[in-house]
Amino acid sequence: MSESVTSTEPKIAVAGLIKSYGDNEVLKGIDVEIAPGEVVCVIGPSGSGKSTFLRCLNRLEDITGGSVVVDGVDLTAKKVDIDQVRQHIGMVFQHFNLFPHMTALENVMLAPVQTKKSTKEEARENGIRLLGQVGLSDKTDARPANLSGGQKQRVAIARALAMNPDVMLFDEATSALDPEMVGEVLQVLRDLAAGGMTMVVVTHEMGFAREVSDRVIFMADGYIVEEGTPEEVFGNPQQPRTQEFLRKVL
Ligand SMILES: Nc1ncnc2c1ncn2[C@@H]1O[C@H](COP(=O)(O)OP(=O)(O)OP(=O)(O)O)[C@@H](O)[C@H]1O
Repeated sequence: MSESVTSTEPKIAVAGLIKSYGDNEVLKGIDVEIAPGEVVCVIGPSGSGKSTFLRCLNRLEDITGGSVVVDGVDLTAKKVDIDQVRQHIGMVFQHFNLFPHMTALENVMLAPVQTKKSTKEEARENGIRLLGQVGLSDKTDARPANLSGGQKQRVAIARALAMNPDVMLFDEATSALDPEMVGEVLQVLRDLAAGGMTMVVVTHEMGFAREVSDRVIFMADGYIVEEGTPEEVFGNPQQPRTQEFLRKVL
């Protein structure tokens, strides 16, 4: 569990968030505040809106109603420079989407160089450091085809970290991995959490959510049904929907 939940100003403040696809209201009014350094795991049944919620946090989805404020910037405001905001919010998906023709290091260097955040030399130095941080010092020159799923996902995490984000969003980052590779990726997330990164993690890994979260959010049918510490949500769930879900997955 992270130990750096100190400031009272929320890093992320979500109020009355609604997201619809046509007539299908997928998020039906989400209110949540996330503190700097807080690690929040979002759990819930398939189709409950977890990924959609996460994607609204960096406006990969247009927001139908309500507001999402990150570091005091309202992402729904007309004049917001969303590319600028996204530079502070790293996202890691289930599928890694690495460029196949580039080495691991080149994949990690790309965004900082393209956005002129770093010179090529700075990006290279930082990329080597980050690949070391995720345990891939010996794979800097490997292309994705020569990496395992877990290694590819760790490159994807290093790539997100290369923009020096202060929030990281993980959307089922281990769901596409063979079971023996899940642990190595979760360890990278554990290390980030321990380092004080603000993290929102959509996951089906209940053991991980229980161990690493400051707070667990249980979503169903587009609502936050229940939230609390891992001890509260896993140890003593109050809502029948939560109890039913946990009975099935634990
Ligand atoms: N681009 C889209 N267009 C239309 N409907 C969508 C779109 N993305 C998601 N949905 C719908 O929104 C609902 C919530 O999907 P979402 O992926 O957020 O759920 P989830 O809780 O993350 O599920 P899972 O655990 O299976 O990934 C689903 O009914 C889905 O069909």
